[in-house]
Amino acid sequence: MKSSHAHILVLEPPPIMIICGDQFLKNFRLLKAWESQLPLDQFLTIHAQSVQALLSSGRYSLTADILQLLPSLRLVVTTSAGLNHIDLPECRRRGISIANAKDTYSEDVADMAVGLLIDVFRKISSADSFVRKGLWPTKGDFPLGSKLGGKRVGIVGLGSIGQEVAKRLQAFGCRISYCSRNKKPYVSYPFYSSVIQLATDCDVLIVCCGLTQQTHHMINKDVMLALGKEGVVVNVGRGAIIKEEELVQCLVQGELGGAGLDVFENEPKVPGELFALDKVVLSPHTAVRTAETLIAMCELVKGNFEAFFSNKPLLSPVVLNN
Ligand SMILES: O=CC(=O)O
Repeated sequence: MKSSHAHILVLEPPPIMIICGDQFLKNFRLLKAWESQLPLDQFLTIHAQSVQALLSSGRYSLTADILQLLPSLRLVVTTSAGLNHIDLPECRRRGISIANAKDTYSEDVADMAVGLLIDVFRKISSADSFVRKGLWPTKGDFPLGSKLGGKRVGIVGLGSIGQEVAKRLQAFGCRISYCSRNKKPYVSYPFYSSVIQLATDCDVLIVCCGLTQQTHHMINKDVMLALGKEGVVVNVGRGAIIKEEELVQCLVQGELGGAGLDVFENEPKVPGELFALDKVVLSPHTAVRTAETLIAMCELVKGNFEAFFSNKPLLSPVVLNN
C-alpha cells in the first residue's frame, strides 16, 4: 500500500467512528472536514489534488457539485447500504468506484422492521407509556392489540433486508408475498409487479427497498387506501419512498390502521401530527445501529480502503449499471 497517497476525506463523523473511533483507519491520513474552520468548498479546494478516496456515512449528499471539487477522487466508501445520497450517474461518468455496506446491516434492519410491526400490533410503546404515566390503576384495562400470526404481509423490495424480514415473519405464521422490480426465481412467495395490487391483497406493507427515481413516493394515498383502514405500513427503507404528507393524512383520518417508521422524508424532522397517534411507532433511523454490526462495518470499511490503495478488488463494490 502506498501510504503517501492514502488520504481519505471524511465529510462528517460516521456512526462507526462514534463507536470505533478512528484507530481502525490509522494507516491512512484522514482529512476530517468537520474539524476545519474553513467552509467546505474551500476545504475541498485545498485538498482537491490529494483526495483519491472519500468515506461517507450517507447523511451528506455527494452531488455532482461536490464531486466536481475533487478531480482526483477515484473511490467513495459509504457506510450505508442505501446509495440515494450519491450522484451515481456522475460517479459512473467519472469512473469513481463505490463500495457500500452491502448486506452487513440486513439482519439488524429486518429485526427492527419486525420489532416495529409487533409494536404497532401489540401496542408495546403505547402500553409502556400507559404504565409509566400511572394510568393502569385509574383507567383500568388497556385496549386490545391485534394478532401477528396469520397476517398477510407484503414486502416491498425483496433484497437481502426483505428476505430476512420474510424469513422472520414466516416463523411468526404470517403469509408472505412481495413486490419487486423482477420476480425472484429462488423464492416461492407470491410475486406482484404492482404495489397497489400487493396492498389490496395484504394487511401489512413493509418497505425494504432502496430510494431511487422509480421508488420515490411509490407508497402514496392510493396504495394506502388499497391496504385499508386496518392496514399497517412499516418503513425501514427511506422516508421518501412513502409520500409522507399522504401517510400522515391517512393515519389522522383513520384511513390507515397504523405505521411503524424508522425513516422520514426530511430527517431529523418528523411530522408533529404523528406524535399524538398511539397507532404509530416512531424511531430515529436506528435500524442499522447495533454495536456488533457497526464493529463489523469498521472491518469492511478498512478492508475496502486497503484493497483500493493496494490495487486489489474492493470487498463490497457497487455495480453501477448503465
Ligand atoms: O439507512 C441506513 C443505510 O442505508 O445503511
